[in-house]
Amino acid sequence: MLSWTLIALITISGWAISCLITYRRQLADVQYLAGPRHPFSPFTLVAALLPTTDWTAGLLMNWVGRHACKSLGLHDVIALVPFISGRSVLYTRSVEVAKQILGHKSDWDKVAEQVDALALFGENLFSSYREGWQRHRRIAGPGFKPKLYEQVWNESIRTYYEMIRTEGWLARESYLHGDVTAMTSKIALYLIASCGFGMSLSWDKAVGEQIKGMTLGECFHIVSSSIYAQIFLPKWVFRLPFKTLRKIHQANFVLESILLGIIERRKADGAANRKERAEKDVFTLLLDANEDEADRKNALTDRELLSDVFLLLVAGHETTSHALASSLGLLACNPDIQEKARKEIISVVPDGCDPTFHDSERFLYVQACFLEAIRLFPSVAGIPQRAVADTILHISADNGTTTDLVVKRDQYIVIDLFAISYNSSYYPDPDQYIPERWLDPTTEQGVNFGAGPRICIGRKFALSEATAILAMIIRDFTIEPVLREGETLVQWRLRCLDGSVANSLGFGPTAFPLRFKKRG
Ligand code: HEM
Repeated sequence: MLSWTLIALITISGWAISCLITYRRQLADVQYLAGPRHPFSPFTLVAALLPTTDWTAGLLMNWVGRHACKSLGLHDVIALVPFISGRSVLYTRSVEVAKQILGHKSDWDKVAEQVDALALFGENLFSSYREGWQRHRRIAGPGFKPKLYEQVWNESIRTYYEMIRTEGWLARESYLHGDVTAMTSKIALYLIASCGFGMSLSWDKAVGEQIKGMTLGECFHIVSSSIYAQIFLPKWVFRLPFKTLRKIHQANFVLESILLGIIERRKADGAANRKERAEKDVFTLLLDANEDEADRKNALTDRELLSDVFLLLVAGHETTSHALASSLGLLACNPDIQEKARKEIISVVPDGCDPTFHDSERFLYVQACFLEAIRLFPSVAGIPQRAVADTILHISADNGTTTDLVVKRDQYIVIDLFAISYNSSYYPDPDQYIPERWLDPTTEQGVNFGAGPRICIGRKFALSEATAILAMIIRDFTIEPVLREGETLVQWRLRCLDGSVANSLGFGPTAFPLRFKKRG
């Protein structure tokens, strides 16, 4: 009779041999490209739960390795091949490769994990594969027009005044904000709720009603920080009697109730009323386009509308709030750049009046400050894609030669927005905050807002909001970091920005304080 030890030994050997065979096959599939060899694929729960080390991806692998990319391989595509569990993943630091993938006639589509992450309420504009995506974009597209960006600009200025008045910024010489990320999160939520969904807001009130004691802002916070758990764990887990799990379940429920409330109120408004309104928010235009859809079969169902409302709120909030916080942090530790931006603002509106939307095109330097902050801290860390057919990528080696990489169907690749942003071939002195580079028309524009047909629909929304908010703050206040005894500005940046980041639905520095000193 076989002993238990022998059975265990045979089982372990069988498993080890199967891991080895899979590992060798995956290495061959990626043509032995250089790159990390980890026990687990980054697209597994265990990899998301473990910290980032030389052996485990964690959630910050690409951030930690943003400078290492070049030294890892001769090519602008590297391969992470797991030797215990999960699929191999390619990573690229090349804009050219990114464009081949995101381009119009590409053999690539979204990956299931990313689609599931934002499909809490079903398919939507972001969380849809190529086939289902077009109708969402056709119906949401008309909402994003120059009229909207003007509304975003005006609302941003109104929100700014509400904020400084309610919080008493002007009542003292300098106002200390304990957590700038909380402030920008509130600004972004107010802007998307107001311009996206026509909710009239005041700074001292929560966005939308409270249900079961939770506000929309709190629901977003819980949903965003639990997103990886929600991707990888089955739904029933969140019904188990554990406080944290129940809270996530409740946040989803409350979020759904709030969003349904928005839709029902707007539908009750009636199409005629909606069409007469002078100021149209994104959602009004989306409902109009849905009702005008020639082929009713293609119109969005109520469930799909709910999912698109959720998506627009999340996408409009998570990205811009992080980018605004990074911009303010970087401006605080670069007083010369702040001064240059202030001079531009004064030259555009010398009489101290509030800048109008028509002035916005002249705030090139302020806008560059924002774009450079997104380069250093991309709000979206990467764009994962899956090959839907066997295909070829033209990749380059460091010595300038190009070669064809044969990619098999189902292979994952991540367009690594950190590696691209810190790629010194595109951006010399990549660690430095140099807004001037965005004034040079030859600067690589990058893909921080995506590219191709699925490029970010909210890019101009974000730019309008950020330019208005930054212009107002820089005009009225000097932004200063709260330094520790003997700390330099460079050390402050390393401690509060580069050294303290989080990656959930959006990426960026975590809570940090800033001082806003009233200008004379
Ligand atoms: C700093 C601000 C922003 C950044 C960096 C950003 C970045 C991106 C990126 C990289 C994508 C492509 C993702 C992919 O292909 O997987 C994307 C798509 C998208 N973004 Fe943004 N975004 C920003 C602001 C906004 C805002 C303000 C909104 C809404 C008001 C928005 C709505 C969307 C939507 C709906 C999509 C999906 C588009 C589609 O698939 O057709 N984004 N964004």
